[in-house]
Amino acid sequence: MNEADVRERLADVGDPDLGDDIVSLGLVNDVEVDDSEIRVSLALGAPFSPHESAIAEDVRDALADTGLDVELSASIPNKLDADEQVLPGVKNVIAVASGKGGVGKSTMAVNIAAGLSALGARVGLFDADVYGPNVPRMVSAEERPQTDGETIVPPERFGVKLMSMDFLTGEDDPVIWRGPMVHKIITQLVEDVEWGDLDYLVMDLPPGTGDTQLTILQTLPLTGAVIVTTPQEVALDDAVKGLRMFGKHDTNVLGIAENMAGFRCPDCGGFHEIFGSGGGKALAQEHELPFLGGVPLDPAVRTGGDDGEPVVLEEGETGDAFRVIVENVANNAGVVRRRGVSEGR
Ligand SMILES: Nc1ncnc2c1ncn2[C@@H]1O[C@H](COP(=O)(O)OP(=O)(O)OP(=O)(O)O)[C@@H](O)[C@H]1O
Repeated sequence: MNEADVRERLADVGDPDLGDDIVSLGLVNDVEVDDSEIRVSLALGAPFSPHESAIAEDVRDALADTGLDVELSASIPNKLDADEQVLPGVKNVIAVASGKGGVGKSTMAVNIAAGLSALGARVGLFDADVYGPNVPRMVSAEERPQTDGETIVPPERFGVKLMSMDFLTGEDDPVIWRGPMVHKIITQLVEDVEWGDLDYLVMDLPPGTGDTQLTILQTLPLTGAVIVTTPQEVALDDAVKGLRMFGKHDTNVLGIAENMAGFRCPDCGGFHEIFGSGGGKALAQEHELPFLGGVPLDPAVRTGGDDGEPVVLEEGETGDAFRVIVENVANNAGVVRRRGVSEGR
């Protein structure tokens, strides 16, 4: 068994999204073979995503009958040097955005972060929602991050490192959120917070398409954005504005998630589509974007957001709905990363 034999076998492993085999796509970096072991380094970028886990499993299967141990590693080298990178320890930055307020963007961000962590990933949640910060509510006053003026250690919940703009400005400060101020704080949050090594940093953006969002798009290397909408016409119209903003900045959209998509009545057991149905899916189709899934109206979502744990960590229909979205987000982040490699970006 030599390197060429290994590559020949790996040419039978298909990529579930990109429609070709992993060798042709350039997703096999290094192959080393010695007497006891085969070491393969794969260009996979979305740790713990189901599709990339499946690719790794298929690689193991393809080499299973060689009688040698198989050691896999996965990385996509950054083209920039470490000191040129904005967040060198962070593999993927995922922004969660909505065109208008109140559609459940923060809820989605928290559940995506907790869900990715439950899959096994190292995750941070950065609450940049200056108008309705949610992270401070998840952390008791004593747990607020201490800063010695230089570095800030983020507190943790559900295995997720948490940071909020609010932690820096103080709850009582009537901060005027203008461009330069926002830029300064975002830079500080990125440079001074000890995120450590993260597979995913989920950013809860403020609703809308204003200065803060633009600053973030310009400052941070995003893998992609998740757009949250409810099925109502007005929310969908605003979601389109969000799409346009990301389009202008060449930011990948990982897909559209629909919130408050129907209500399972606990009394009658029926399913009521209070805000209409299918709007998010239709919007995704119209713009040729992935539909990530829909989450119903469920009082457990709100109580989970207030003091309990995110519903994605619980059994049941609504938890399942969030888990589908989490898996689709991770899979689609993987598509963006692997496509980048195979297209030489
Ligand atoms: N699927 C749901 N079922 C029940 N309640 C929900 C659901 N999604 C969100 N909520 C509740 O609706 C309220 C608004 O949600 P959230 O804060 O996530 O919205 P948002 O879009 O981030 O709003 P904003 O950024 O404008 O503050 C919260 O009280 C939240 O708990």
